[in-house]
Amino acid sequence: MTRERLQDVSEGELLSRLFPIFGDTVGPAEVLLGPGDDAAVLAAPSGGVVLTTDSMVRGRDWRDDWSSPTEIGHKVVAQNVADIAAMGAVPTGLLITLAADPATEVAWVLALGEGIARAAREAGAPVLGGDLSAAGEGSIVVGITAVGDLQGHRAVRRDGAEPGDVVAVRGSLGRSGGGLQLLLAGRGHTHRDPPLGETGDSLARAIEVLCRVHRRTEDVPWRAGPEAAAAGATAMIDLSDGLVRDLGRVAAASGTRIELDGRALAAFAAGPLTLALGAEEAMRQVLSGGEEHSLAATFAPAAVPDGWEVIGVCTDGSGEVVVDGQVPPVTGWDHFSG
Ligand SMILES: Nc1ncnc2c1ncn2[C@@H]1O[C@H](COP(=O)(O)OP(=O)(O)OP(=O)(O)O)[C@@H](O)[C@H]1O
Ligand SMILES: Cc1ncc(C[n+]2csc(CCOP(=O)(O)O)c2C)c(N)n1
Ligand SMILES: [Mg+2]
Repeated sequence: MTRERLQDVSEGELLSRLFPIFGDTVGPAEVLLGPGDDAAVLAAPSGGVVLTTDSMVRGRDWRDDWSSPTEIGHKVVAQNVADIAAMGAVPTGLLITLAADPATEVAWVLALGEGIARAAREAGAPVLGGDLSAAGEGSIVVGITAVGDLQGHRAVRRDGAEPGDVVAVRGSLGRSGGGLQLLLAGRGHTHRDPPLGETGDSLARAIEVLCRVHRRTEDVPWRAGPEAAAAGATAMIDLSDGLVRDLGRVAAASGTRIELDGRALAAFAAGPLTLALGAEEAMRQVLSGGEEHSLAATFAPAAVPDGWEVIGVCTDGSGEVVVDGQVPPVTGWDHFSG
């Protein structure tokens, strides 16, 4: 059987097959006009619109031998929604850009659409439209632009942390980075491996969980962003490039020092991460693993909402992040310098 390729179908044909996939993401009354016209029309209930964009590139941000198109679609939406949540906003819409080699299988693109639609439904963010373009041989770039609404809250920026605030995390740390390490080491669980289900020992299950988190990004605490804003968070960020690097951005923007508590962080390294990678590498991933997309925020000590784990405090300083008083020997992710 010869597989249908993008070069075998017209743009219009591909779109007519993608729209039904996104159709049931368009529910909210705020969508005045969805995909199909020159642009979508979204009501802006609170008057402030939050906008972000983030893309994934084949071979750089995913590998086809590790990740399925559905997982990639889920992950690229999750990354964007985490940025909306990190401002204290709720996601209200998504625009999708796809630039792909014409030899790409149509089935691959539709499966990507399924993953996008799944994450869109989870986040309550309708797919409003997008753009298609051809790319060079072997190239695929998937870009998402996400729109969010502050629902009357002020935006929670990176520069509002004050000495005396506590630093708290909502969600996991190091799991995605741990999964990447396992995949790079050839010990990972890929989309081609059968799911373990109830079978498998605890090590195999730990490896499966970490790799699945890396491949599709799971459990992004989307709703916790607006909750933190309502609770008076003074600064917030989503963790994309590693805890220490991203908190360094908060510390630098706010003009504070962030002092993290190694014991509190060790609790995040326990469980699957330590089982799969050993205690030392598990802690390294907690401090520097990328693509976790959990939220980190600063609060007045009495204002930390339920579900957030306090991991440190802000003190007088100018952008340093220390763990138990020491500058940790880790960096984080950088697209260009590694
Ligand atoms: N090409 C660009 N042109 C203009 N502004 C950009 C460009 N790339 C990034 N920015 C802006 O720089 C800031 C940091 O971008 P970045 O992509 O690192 O976002 P982030 O939230 O730090 O990371 P992530 O998207 O991984 O959560 C954002 O405000 C973003 O809009
Ligand atoms: C094949 C492959 N190699 C490496 C990585 C790791 N990686 C890519 S982007 C990123 C940080 C966040 O980026 P952004 O700031 O754009 O959200 C990380 C840790 C991967 N996912 N796939
Ligand atoms: Mg971010």
